[in-house]
Amino acid sequence: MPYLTTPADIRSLIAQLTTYPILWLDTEVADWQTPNPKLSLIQVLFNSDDRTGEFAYILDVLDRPDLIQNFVVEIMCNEAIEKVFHNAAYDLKFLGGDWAQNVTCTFKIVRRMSKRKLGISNRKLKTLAKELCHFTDIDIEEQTSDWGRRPLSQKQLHYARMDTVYLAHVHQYLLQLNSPKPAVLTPPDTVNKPTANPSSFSVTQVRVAFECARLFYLGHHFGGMTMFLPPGKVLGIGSAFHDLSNQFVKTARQDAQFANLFNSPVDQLKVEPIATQMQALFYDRVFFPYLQSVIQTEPSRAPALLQLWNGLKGLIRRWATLLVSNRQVCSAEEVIEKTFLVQELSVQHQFLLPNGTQQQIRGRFDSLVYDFANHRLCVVEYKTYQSLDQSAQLAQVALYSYMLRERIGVPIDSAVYTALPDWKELTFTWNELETTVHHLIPHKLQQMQQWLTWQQGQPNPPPPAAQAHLCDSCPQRQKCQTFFPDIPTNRSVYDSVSKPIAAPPSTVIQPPRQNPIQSTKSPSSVPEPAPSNESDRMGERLVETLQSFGIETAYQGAALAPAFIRVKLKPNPGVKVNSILRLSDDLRVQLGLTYPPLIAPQAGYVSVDLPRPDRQLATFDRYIPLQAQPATAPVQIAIGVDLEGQLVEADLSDPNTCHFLVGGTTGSGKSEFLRSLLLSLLVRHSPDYLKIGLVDPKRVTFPEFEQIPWLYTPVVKDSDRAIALMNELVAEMDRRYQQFEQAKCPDLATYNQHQAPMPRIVCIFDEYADFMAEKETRSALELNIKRLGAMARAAGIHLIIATQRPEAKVVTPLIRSNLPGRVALRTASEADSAIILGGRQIEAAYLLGKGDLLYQAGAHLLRLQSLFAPSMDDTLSQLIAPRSSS
Ligand SMILES: Nc1ncnc2c1ncn2[C@@H]1O[C@H](COP(=O)(O)OP(=O)(O)OP(=O)(O)O)[C@@H](O)[C@H]1O
Repeated sequence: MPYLTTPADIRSLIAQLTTYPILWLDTEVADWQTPNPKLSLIQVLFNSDDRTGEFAYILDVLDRPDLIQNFVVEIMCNEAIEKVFHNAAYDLKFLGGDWAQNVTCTFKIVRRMSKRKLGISNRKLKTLAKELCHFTDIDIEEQTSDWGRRPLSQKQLHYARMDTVYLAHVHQYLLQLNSPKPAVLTPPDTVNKPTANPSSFSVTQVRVAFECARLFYLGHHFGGMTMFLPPGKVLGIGSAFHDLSNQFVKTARQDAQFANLFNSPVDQLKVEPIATQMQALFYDRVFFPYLQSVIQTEPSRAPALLQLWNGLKGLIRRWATLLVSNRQVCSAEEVIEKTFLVQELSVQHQFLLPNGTQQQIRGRFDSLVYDFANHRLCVVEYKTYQSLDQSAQLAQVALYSYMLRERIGVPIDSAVYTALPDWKELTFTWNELETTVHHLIPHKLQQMQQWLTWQQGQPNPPPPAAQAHLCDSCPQRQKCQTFFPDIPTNRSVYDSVSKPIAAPPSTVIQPPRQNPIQSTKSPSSVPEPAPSNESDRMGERLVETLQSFGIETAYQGAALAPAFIRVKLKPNPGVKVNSILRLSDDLRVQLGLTYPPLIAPQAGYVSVDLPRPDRQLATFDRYIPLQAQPATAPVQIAIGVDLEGQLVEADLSDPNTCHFLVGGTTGSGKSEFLRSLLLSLLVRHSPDYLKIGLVDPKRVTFPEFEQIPWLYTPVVKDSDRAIALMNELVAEMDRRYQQFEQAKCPDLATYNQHQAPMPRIVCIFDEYADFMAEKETRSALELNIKRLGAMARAAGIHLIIATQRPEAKVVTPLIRSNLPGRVALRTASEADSAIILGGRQIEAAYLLGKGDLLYQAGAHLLRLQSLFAPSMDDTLSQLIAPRSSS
């Protein structure tokens, strides 16, 4: 419901409205009880199917005679446009009087008809809407509102727009009653005679239909709220996020101070300071005055608005990033204009349905921006809350992109920006969206048409929400339960809903249990509970989604890992595994996943890993007890917990896992992984038999370990000391080999059985890339890593090299070939994943972060959840205390 307040926006809308053949109109008047009433608002609707006011525009023309004049000239005097009012004589007093052409008055139409025959109690618009068109929840409170005061409340705006909605429906009803062929036309008495093939659906209706067919049905026939209310919803925000986001763009365009922020040379522009300054400017210019006015009129809304401010700051930071990037190719004066192309653009498209009929969709999206670096347009939707059903949200933005693309012929990405509970952006590229629209939307539109023809008492009603939890937040729950009482409440919600999904990149993830060559299971491992009904529901939904892409599979059960659910699917005979693998991006879009799910062929089935809504921690204490082991015990490091709830460890004496390369982007859980790995060594091996070297250039990964008695040398933080440490390790290796030779032992394990044990040395080298920038450091480190990698295992010296940026120039082939064990946490790109895991294994780019990892054990790739040690300090003090007191 756009509420237009600036002259430019109002004039631009008036120009757009001249292309419509019919408009439903209403006005609100200020000081109407005085001798000098003045026009306050003009409300306009151009889509008669709208039951919620989504397509209604409100033009604020208070004290703007120039704009009223413009409206009169362009619209009221335009004979080509039919203007429908309920009480035209009154509205025309303010809108052109006798100059107005082609005006229809519904009050006059009703006056010609008998009240008894119509079954109405009076001829007021709201009565007609209620008694003829079955609208409920009609607000009459605001009828006597003060329309001269500003700002207007959300309630007032809702009231104003709904009058045009009632008007359009009443008008359509009367037209059909008076039609010469009433039997063919369907009156909007939709409870008993539902409308089939409505002339147009809105994009929002399509989204609602994806979320819940019943809510779509109820909303279409009876009106009322169709937005699921997120739990913990902050009250008092209304459309403020949307309005303020639009206002930001307008202000940035008009106020030269915003453009001035981009005056510095391009290479000196920094996102953070620009974001901060834009936030401050917007706060002063718009947000603070708005807040002040709210505090004066509705103080109870202020806390909610302050919470919203955090979301707005996130949005402004996002815009700062885009503007700084675009500034590479635009001047400071142009960059804002060329980035924010359009606000509030209406689009429509005629879709061809599988049954050969057509269906029109109309909608209006919030903003269109241009990203010069990627040469891409992007449709942006502002939403106050994160959607409870992201796949439906995606269907909505995909539709906008698709319809606009049909109009202008270039690929268009989409983004949804939400303010609460925290700022969040979801972006989708055109490639990800295109298939969604092609495959799913026509099918869904056909279903929507069929659902609307259903009548009470008939079999096959519209199905309930695909995600059962949505019912808890449904705004029409009660009405739904009384209207669809025939459906047992415990029936599978997937019985007849075809919800779309998408699929993963090609991958070779092997069954997790098959290769214990290097991996051993801890006897203390804790099995996860059996898959729940929720897993089965997710599995069934996946099957249905694949079905909507024409891919038939059978659900064969699911396994629960701490972070994800592995759904097992058996492709039907004739269905190629590749056809499922190829749907990775579509599954991401349809299931609303942050990343495409990992899909892999397994022995006898295809596995699809979906993130668990109730993700679990794999806490360190639960899997590894404090238990000292003898000097000769194998030295194992904890890698993570597998699908069967068992701890997978790697034996450092094994040639395949004696040295490790670990990669993971920020937030992947790399630091926690290294810390729990280290702790798994300390809890089992005394400092007499184990020494630890730590390299921590960022000084944030190992602060708790600075004083531990296991340290081979103090924690290393700079490149000179790192080179020195590696030199020392090489020298130690050489020394050990000499000792082995004298003792005639081939390796440390044999040596320790016969001689006073030598400790194993494990060197954990974090942020290795930080040292690779300088050529000399790089050569020195590389050379030593090569020597240690090739020979140190037998000498009981092991390297664990970790990096956030596993780029080819950092992790050179020389290093890779000497570090056989690989762990990839979530990587920043597919290329980074391939560098860590080797070959074409790009899957780590789609992991969930926070310790979700891929462990390459020989030829097998295991997906594990790394251990999390929240009470690291306690564990360390327990380990150290007995030693220091003894
Ligand atoms: N195994 C895990 N289980 C649960 N949460 C985890 C796990 N590992 C990490 N996390 C959480 O993920 C977040 C990022 O973890 P961590 O700091 O280890 O990431 P990182 O890859 O080192 O990134 P950065 O370099 O930004 O610190 C933290 O909030 C951490 O608590």
